[in-house]
Amino acid sequence: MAAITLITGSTLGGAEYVADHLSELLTDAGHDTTIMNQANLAELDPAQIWLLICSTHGAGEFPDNIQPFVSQLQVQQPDLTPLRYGIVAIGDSSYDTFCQAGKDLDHLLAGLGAKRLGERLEIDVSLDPVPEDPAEIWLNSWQKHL
Ligand SMILES: Cc1cc2nc3c(=O)[nH]c(=O)nc-3n(C[C@H](O)[C@H](O)[C@H](O)COP(=O)(O)O)c2cc1C
Repeated sequence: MAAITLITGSTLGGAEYVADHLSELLTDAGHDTTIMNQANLAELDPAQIWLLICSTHGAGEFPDNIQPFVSQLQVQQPDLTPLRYGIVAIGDSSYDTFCQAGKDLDHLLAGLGAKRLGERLEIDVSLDPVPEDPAEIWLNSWQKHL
C-alpha cells in the first residue's frame, strides 16, 4: 500500500472537493493519504507519491493557493528524481488556455526529474459539471500504477 499526498490548486473549491473524493477512495483501497490545500515544498517528501489536482484561473494562471508551491519549485529546482506523481487538471474548454495550470505543473515536475504515473487527466467542466465522476473513473486505472 502506498503513502499518497494529494496537493490541490483551487480557487472556488471544486478541485478540493475532487481531492477529498479521491482521498476517500484511496483510503478505502488501503492507502495512506494526506491532503495539502496550501502545499509547502519543505513539508513534502519526494519518496512518497504526490497526486496533484489543479484547476486553472485567470488566463491560464495557477490558483492562488498553489502559487507559492509552484514558485518554490521554480526557484529551488529540487531534484525530484525519486518522485512519482499523478495529475488531474481541471478547466473549461471555452478558454483557449484549457487546463493550462495543470499542464504547466506536469511539465514543471517532469523537468525536475519526477516520473508521472499514467496519463494526465484533463477534466472539462463544460462537459462534466461533476468533476468527481471522471476523476473516479480515471483513479480506477491510475491506482494500477501504485
Ligand atoms: C475567472 C475564471 C477564469 C478561468 N480561467 C480558465 C482558464 O484559463 N483555463 C481553463 O481551462 N479554465 C478556466 N476557468 C475554469 C475553471 O478552471 C473551472 O471552473 C474549475 O472548475 C474551477 O475549479 P476550482 O473550483 O477548483 O477553482 C476559469 C474560471 C474562472 C471563474
